[in-house]
Amino acid sequence: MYPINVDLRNRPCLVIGGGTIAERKAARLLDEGAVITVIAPEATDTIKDWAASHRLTWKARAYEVGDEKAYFLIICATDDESVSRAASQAAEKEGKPINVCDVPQLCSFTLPAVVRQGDLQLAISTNGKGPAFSRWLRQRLERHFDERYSRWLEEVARVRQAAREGLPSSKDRHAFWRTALSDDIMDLVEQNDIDEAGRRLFQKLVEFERSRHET
Ligand SMILES: C[C@@]1(CC(=O)O)c2cc3[nH]c(cc4nc(cc5[nH]c(cc(n2)[C@H]1CCC(=O)O)[C@@](C)(CC(=O)O)[C@@H]5CCC(=O)O)C(CC(=O)O)=C4CCC(=O)O)c(CCC(=O)O)c3CC(=O)O
Ligand SMILES: NC(=O)C1=CN([C@@H]2O[C@H](COP(=O)(O)OP(=O)(O)OC[C@H]3O[C@@H](n4cnc5c(N)ncnc54)[C@H](O)[C@@H]3O)[C@@H](O)[C@H]2O)C=CC1
Repeated sequence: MYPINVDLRNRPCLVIGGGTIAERKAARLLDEGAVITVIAPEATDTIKDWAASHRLTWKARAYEVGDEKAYFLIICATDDESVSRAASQAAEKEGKPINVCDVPQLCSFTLPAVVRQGDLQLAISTNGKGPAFSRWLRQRLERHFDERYSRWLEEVARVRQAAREGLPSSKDRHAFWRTALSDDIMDLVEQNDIDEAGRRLFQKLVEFERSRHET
């Protein structure tokens, strides 16, 4: 399985099915800013609310082969296996990525468990072997990678910008970053002293730049 990060903002995505699982998948697509259409004869109250408030479009009918053509990505979550097979076949034929919830053989992509903390994301897969273990890992990692790490990422981004300006050679920037995130700095992050960790990282950059100017 080849993990990628897809930008779904304003991209049309299709959810086939309107039950609780479809609702969960639609919620995740909404978080990503996708433009969502749900096709299903029946829908949960939440999906109906989202449709009423124009957060997504609900077409109250059964899936038909060809529906997938207008969409960038398809998620299928019905209780009818013949629908899953038809949608999977049609999507493959159209070259569209499809996830059929809980039927890995019919998926061209599967969904990882995701830890999200600001711009930091950790995606977990077990290659389909144990999704409950993915869920457990997500909960465990969520406890560790709390907002200390998203704040730290902002510091890293700031120093990275400064490194781009101060170190014109990409070889130098690589050399700097290879040693920049040292244990003493990352220990400070763990201890929630983000400001001091940021100062030390910036200081390291200044020293590195100086050493480059001297050589
Ligand atoms: C292959 C994959 C395809 C896909 O759906 O994308 C798939 C397949 C299947 N899931 C099944 C069941 C369960 N799935 C979960 C939970 C999650 N499942 C997710 C992903 C994936 N599930 C993909 C692989 C991910 C990987 O590689 O690890 C997560 C990570 C993401 C998400 O769904 O958004 C989300 C956790 C999110 C979170 O909490 O963060 C739980 C636990 C629970 O809900 O508490 C159970 C019950 C326990 C159990 O049965 O194991 C079954 C059997 C169905 C049956 O027997 O009826 C199959 C089918 C099969 O394995 O054949
Ligand atoms: N609910 C759960 O926790 C779990 C569910 N599953 C499986 O995931 C699938 C979906 O589960 P739920 O959302 O709970 O099911 P559900 O029974 O709540 O919803 C099924 C949805 O599929 C729609 N549907 C039926 N035929 C359709 C068609 N021809 N075209 C479009 N939509 C159609 C229905 O209108 C309904 O909205 C099922 O196969 C279920 O066995 C698997 C693991 C856990």
